[in-house]
Amino acid sequence: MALPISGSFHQKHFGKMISLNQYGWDHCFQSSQTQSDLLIGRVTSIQGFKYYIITIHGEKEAELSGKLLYEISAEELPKVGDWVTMKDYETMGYIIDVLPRKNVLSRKNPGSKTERQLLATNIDYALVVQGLDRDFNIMRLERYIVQLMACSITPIVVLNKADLVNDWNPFSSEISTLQRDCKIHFCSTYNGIGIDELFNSVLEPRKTYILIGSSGVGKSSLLNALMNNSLRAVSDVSTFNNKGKHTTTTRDLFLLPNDSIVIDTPGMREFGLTFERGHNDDELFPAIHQFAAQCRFSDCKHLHEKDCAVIAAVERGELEKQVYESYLKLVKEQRRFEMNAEDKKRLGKIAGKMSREAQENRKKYKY
Ligand SMILES: Nc1nc2c(ncn2[C@@H]2O[C@H](COP(=O)(O)OP(=O)(O)OP(=O)(O)O)[C@@H](O)[C@H]2O)c(=O)[nH]1
Ligand SMILES: [Zn+2]
Repeated sequence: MALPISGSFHQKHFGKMISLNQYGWDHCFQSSQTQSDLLIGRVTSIQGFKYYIITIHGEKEAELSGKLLYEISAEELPKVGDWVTMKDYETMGYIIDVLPRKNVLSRKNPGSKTERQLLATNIDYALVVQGLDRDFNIMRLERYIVQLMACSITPIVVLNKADLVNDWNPFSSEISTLQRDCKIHFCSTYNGIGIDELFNSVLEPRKTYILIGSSGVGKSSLLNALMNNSLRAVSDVSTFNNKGKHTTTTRDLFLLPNDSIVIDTPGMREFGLTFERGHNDDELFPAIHQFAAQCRFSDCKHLHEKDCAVIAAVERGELEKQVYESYLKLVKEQRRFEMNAEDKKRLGKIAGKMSREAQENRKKYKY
């Protein structure tokens, strides 16, 4: 596991004022700043009830204020990447509010049909990591890309373990069939190929990146390689928080030496799609979109409608069957999530109405 900010910060910046810009603060969050006695900071780590927040005065430990604890939903609670306001007392800080989010990265909560799980917030780019060993899987890659785009996050494909194959071209060709306009970057943390380029030419300062991918693809190795020498200098505190206590970190936000901000996530076995509004299918599936305009019906689902230009393109061999099938599968999955969530809401409303009526009747008839 690489070093969380909670460890590196105190070593590097003790006593100095920290610039929040360095941690991705930008004017779009500014308008929501209200009381001047509150401290603004970004959540770098959450461990149980404790929140670690980077502020201009350094890293603070905080808990939720009563208002947050009792009045807001699980999704609204602070997540790694959130900007929050807090009151800072000598022994402990209290988070007062979560500032409006630029975006959230969600996935379907594994084990639930209707719930989203928010992984992190306020993210510019995602480094979608796959290993060039048996892990490489084009369908899984597309699933990540679709969900990221639906969450308004720009995907960058990172193909790690490039030392294991001699010819990278087949991987690039396969990805190009998805016709997605996203960067592909080959690297190896094993022999260092592509790491400097990733660090110097791909990762921009003050932008927030999230590392995602299955377990074992090399996310932690990659983060370690990017943290480079500064990590080694303070590695002895890597698993200890600022009070020297051992912590088990599950998800964290890191500042790289080039001032890019990286959020690490544990390897994900499932990355189920949710239904995020604001994007239509066409935007999320450009390979389908280029033919869809010629379909006979403007609301064509490209399943078995008459004169469907998408199906015709598959038959002519102009659209890869695999890309078409992946599209159908992913759209179906998103719709299923949406329908289940709406059903649940409807049932919840009916149950609420029934219980209100029962209460009124009890009052009225005094039973
Ligand atoms: N050959 C090769 N092996 C690598 C490379 N990068 C990482 N590995 C190996 O892959 C294994 C998994 O690496 P990790 O960095 O722990 O993977 P991870 O994605 O962080 O895994 P989780 O923490 O489970 O999410 C380790 O044994 C690494 O040594 C690489 O570029 N080439
Ligand atoms: Zn069609």
